[in-house]
Amino acid sequence: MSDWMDISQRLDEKVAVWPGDTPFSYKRTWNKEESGSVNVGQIIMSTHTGTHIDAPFHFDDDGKKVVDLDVNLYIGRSRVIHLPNKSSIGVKELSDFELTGITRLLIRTDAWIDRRYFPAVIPSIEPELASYLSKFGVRLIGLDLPSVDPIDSKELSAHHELANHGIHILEGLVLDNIHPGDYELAALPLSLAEADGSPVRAVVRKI
Ligand SMILES: Nc1ccccc1C(=O)C[C@H](N)C(=O)O
Ligand SMILES: [Zn+2]
Ligand SMILES: [Zn+2]
Repeated sequence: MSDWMDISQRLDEKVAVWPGDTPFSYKRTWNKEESGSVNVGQIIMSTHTGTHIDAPFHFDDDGKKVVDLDVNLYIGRSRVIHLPNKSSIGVKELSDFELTGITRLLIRTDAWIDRRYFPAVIPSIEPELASYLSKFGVRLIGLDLPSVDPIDSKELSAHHELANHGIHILEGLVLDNIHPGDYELAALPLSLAEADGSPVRAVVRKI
């Protein structure tokens, strides 16, 4: 059986965060000398840092929080498709792909070229894609981008339309070395009771 491959961004102080959002920090609050036994750390970060999932509460005050999300969404069979050089991704861009029976769809755009910097412009998901994908049974969409909507969007139409069609969102994947095809995916959020999003360690294994 093939090995699991890490498709997550590394979390350190260099990780690119949403403009104006909390920078990532890890700091040791106790060292072994101070505690007498152990090193203990503290992390401070935005819930939308690096590779992460959005809970509906991120864009809907009445939406589900992270702890309420079904873990089954984030583990299981997924399909990776490659869509480079697109300014937006809609029904037209996906029309050549067979999606029947696909629950989890990961889209490799290659559009976030230098992950050290937050991108100014990204290809966005067209809101109309949500109903198209839901007809095939898609429940999770993942992208190698920090958002499914344009960076300057305030309406977040794609976020809302995906949620309205029962499709959950995984953002900030690293798919540079992942060829199109079918994989097992694991990208579990933490059991954060109040949160609007959660970092995940995302991994895939070729089926
Ligand atoms: N962190 C932010 C701070 C301010 C405004 C938006 C964001 C976002 O994270 C939006 C993005 N669509 C996201 O879900 O990751
Ligand atoms: Zn997010
Ligand atoms: Zn988002």
